[in-house]
Amino acid sequence: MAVRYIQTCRLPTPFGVFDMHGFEEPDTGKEHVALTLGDLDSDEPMLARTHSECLTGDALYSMRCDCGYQLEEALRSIAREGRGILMYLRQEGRGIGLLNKIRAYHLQDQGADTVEANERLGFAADLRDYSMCKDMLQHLGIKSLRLMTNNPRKVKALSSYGIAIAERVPLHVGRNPHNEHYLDTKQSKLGHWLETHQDDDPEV
Ligand SMILES: Nc1nc2c(ncn2[C@@H]2O[C@H](COP(=O)(O)OP(=O)(O)OP(=O)(O)O)[C@@H](O)[C@H]2O)c(=O)[nH]1
Ligand SMILES: [Zn+2]
Repeated sequence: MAVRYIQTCRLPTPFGVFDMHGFEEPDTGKEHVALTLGDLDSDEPMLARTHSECLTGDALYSMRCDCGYQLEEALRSIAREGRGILMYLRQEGRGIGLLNKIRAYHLQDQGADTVEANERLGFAADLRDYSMCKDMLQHLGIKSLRLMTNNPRKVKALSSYGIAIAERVPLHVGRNPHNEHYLDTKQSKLGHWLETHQDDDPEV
């Protein structure tokens, strides 16, 4: 989905003072943001995270998933490096929206896994589209990424838009008794790279 740039402001966080850039999808009115830190002009590949909205994990401390932990670790890593970008994409519940995610969680409470729950509700396992990232990066003049993700579909999707991914950086945090089954299903059904040893990662 195409987006247009709206405005930039400072965003002080416990990790560092970021710049927050706002973008809008003219067709849907959906709002996305990019947080950046450090020099955007250098052509050196930039540490980056594309993070899909998860209200429960990112803001409400849910332990059902790994989202909140990954968000915090990504911001921490960018701050540690002094340079990077986090694109926060408003595609809650892998694109099905918050209320459908609650419906999916209800089915999971009764034994379905994360993929089966989506399918029972009539959705594909993952409805996300990352095409807005291309416009956001182009607007900010960022050419090449060191992408923090365990998700092969993300890497493929971004590459297919012509975004250069110089490196895939694993982001393994937040495993706990409440999300163990969810993470195992991500690995077995969605193909996430969640093994401890990533050295022989064939895709990147
Ligand atoms: N439908 C559905 N969505 C979920 C569930 N658990 C988490 N999500 C959503 O999954 C998305 C997770 O996105 P990301 O943080 O980008 O993570 P990812 O695609 O798994 O890949 P990584 O980059 O490896 O973290 C968010 O939009 C969450 O709201 C679930 O059980 N069902
Ligand atoms: Zn989550």
